Amino acid sequence: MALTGKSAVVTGAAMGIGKALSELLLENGAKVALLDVNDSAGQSLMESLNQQHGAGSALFLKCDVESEEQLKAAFQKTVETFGGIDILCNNAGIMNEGTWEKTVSINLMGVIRATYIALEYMNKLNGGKGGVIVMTASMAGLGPFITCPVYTATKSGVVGFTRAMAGASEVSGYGIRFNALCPAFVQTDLIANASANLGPFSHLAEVAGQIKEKLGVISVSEVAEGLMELVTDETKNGEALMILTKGKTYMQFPSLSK
Ligand SMILES: NC(=O)C1=CN([C@@H]2O[C@H](COP(=O)(O)OP(=O)(O)OC[C@H]3O[C@@H](n4cnc5c(N)ncnc54)[C@H](O)[C@@H]3O)[C@@H](O)[C@H]2O)C=CC1
Ligand SMILES: CCCCCC(=O)/C=C/[C@H]1[C@H](O)CC(=O)[C@@H]1CCCCCCC(=O)O
Repeated sequence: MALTGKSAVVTGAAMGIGKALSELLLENGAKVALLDVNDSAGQSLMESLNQQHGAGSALFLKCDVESEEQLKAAFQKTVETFGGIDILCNNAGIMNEGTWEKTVSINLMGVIRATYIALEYMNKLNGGKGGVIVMTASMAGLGPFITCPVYTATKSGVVGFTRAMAGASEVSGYGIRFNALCPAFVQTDLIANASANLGPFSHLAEVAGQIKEKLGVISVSEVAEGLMELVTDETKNGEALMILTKGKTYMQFPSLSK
């Protein structure tokens, strides 16, 4: 799938991994709607991206993935501006074991909310053109990150939702591929503040640091390269791509349906 002329929506786009995903999509010719709760970072990113890639190539929309109403308005504005949606990156996420309900609401419910709204525009059965939806899950979605049980639960849920939606789409004829990025630790603001957010597991902060030391820390651009592979390779559907310092691996899962 070539990206020239395609339209993408990225949630949590103002900083960190979402910013890198948005930059690489634009470099490859897509137009990008940047959805984020952070108004000032989102506005300034849009201005700088439009200077680099041409006026109107990036559109910032203030949007909280916890709000169905804000998501609906943002998707509608994207379609009005860019003429449709071909790619959705469900990237917004937090790690906070203290405010665990919010972690579930953003990381798992936010992904489901945005996906179902995107289907209204992308699903070929509704008159859409199809496309691809990629979630930023985590390696925590493949095996337990023992210092962050709720974060682990949300990311495991995202991997399961992605794989089940991929099968449902294939069997139903939605024309949409669903894949998940599963990076280990990535150098962003999120990991800098991590040990303050362990809630009832704050006594395990040192263990979290040890796991991080063992796995190493990758760059946001390595995650963005994984996204490009999952978006452009039309054979990829229902994949969970693990990204570590030592490279990328497609996960193998037991098959329940074939
Ligand atoms: N940093 C890491 O080590 C890893 C991060 N991830 C996942 O990558 C994703 C992005 O994380 P980072 O870039 O590290 O975080 P970050 O904190 O650097 O950026 C997250 C962005 O999401 C936005 N955001 C937060 N809540 C939101 C909401 N309710 N609605 C809309 N936007 C919201 C923030 O304003 C921010 O711009 C998350 O889903 C995270 O779980 C996965 C594996 C590793
Ligand atoms: C084994 C599982 C790897 C999980 C990678 C992952 O998803 C990382 C997530 C970060 C997240 O998005 C926000 C965070 O706070 C997580 C990192 C936690 C790092 C703790 C490091 C503590 C320390 O440096 O001392």
